[in-house]
Amino acid sequence: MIHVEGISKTFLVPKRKAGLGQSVKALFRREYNQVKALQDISFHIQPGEIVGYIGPNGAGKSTTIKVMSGILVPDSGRCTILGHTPWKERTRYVQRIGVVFGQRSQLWWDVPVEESFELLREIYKIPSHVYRQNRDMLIESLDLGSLLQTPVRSLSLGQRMRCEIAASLLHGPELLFLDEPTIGLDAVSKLAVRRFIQTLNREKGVTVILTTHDMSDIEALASRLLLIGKGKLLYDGSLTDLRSRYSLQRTITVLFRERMEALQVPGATLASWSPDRAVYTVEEADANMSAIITYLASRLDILDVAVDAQPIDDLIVSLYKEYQI
Ligand SMILES: Nc1ncnc2c1ncn2[C@@H]1O[C@H](COP(=O)(O)OP(=O)(O)OP(=O)(O)O)[C@@H](O)[C@H]1O
Repeated sequence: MIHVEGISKTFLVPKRKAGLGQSVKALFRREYNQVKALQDISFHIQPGEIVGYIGPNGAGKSTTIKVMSGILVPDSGRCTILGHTPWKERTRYVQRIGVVFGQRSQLWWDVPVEESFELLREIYKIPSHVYRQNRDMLIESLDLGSLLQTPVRSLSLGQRMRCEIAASLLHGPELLFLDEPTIGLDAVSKLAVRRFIQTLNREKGVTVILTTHDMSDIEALASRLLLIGKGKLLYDGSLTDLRSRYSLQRTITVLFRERMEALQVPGATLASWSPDRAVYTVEEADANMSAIITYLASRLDILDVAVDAQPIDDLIVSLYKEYQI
């Protein structure tokens, strides 16, 4: 569905020097810094995938999304999406994609949500029956009923984001680009947005490319990760592979009826002990967890036990460290 081959993009940013004299000089002879936003990026994405596109600030994520959605033209490289070159066949191409930039709105600020939707219907020339069907489905699944008459400027961030997502899907695209769709949302709104994306992917088969700094978005949604750093693609693989690469450590927390002396367990390291709670760490990925738990259960009167893998944020920090980005 998506073939990106050797895409590069460099921005020229005017150098600014201090002082009036330098500013006047700059009017006649501009000097530029080169920012290599994308350097030889290649990847392929199959229909029905949800791919998380991650990387630190300034890595090149939004630039890639802009190239893939046809807003920016790269300096070199090829990009074929749904059989189109995004920046060459924009009019036909945009009928087949949806784009949400979490930090920018595609809705009309002073106009009620419903009228924004109508304007989009005109722009995309959506046939009436398709529009009605998609609109009704989106209003129901994103719970927009009570927001339709409200001007966009009066919506909360979470309400606006739900409307933005609906707006990007009114024409029924096969491919959805989401650039930081959960930025600034509270826990309830985040969960609602994530659940909707999952359903859309599962039930309608919509392919989703998602950029985010919230690793729990990635954990909840993406089976595949693309990592970009300083404009270069550094990792393309599954979250499971990433876990097996870095997440060797697991933590076992046990609550039990009082026992004063600490219990050592073969295969695990005792990290902390109190008369009714112990924390063990297990280093090896292939450690025999059931043997460890059985050992604990045979010697302690257990009330509760929890096994936790390393948090995903720690994994990503390890990944950024490895690639020095
Ligand atoms: N229009 C532009 N003009 C000049 N430089 C730009 C422009 N757009 C992006 N850049 C530069 O290109 C680089 C990549 O920017 P981009 O917005 O793609 O990063 P990002 O990974 O989306 O970052 P963030 O996570 O902070 O949103 C940055 O150094 C940025 O300053």
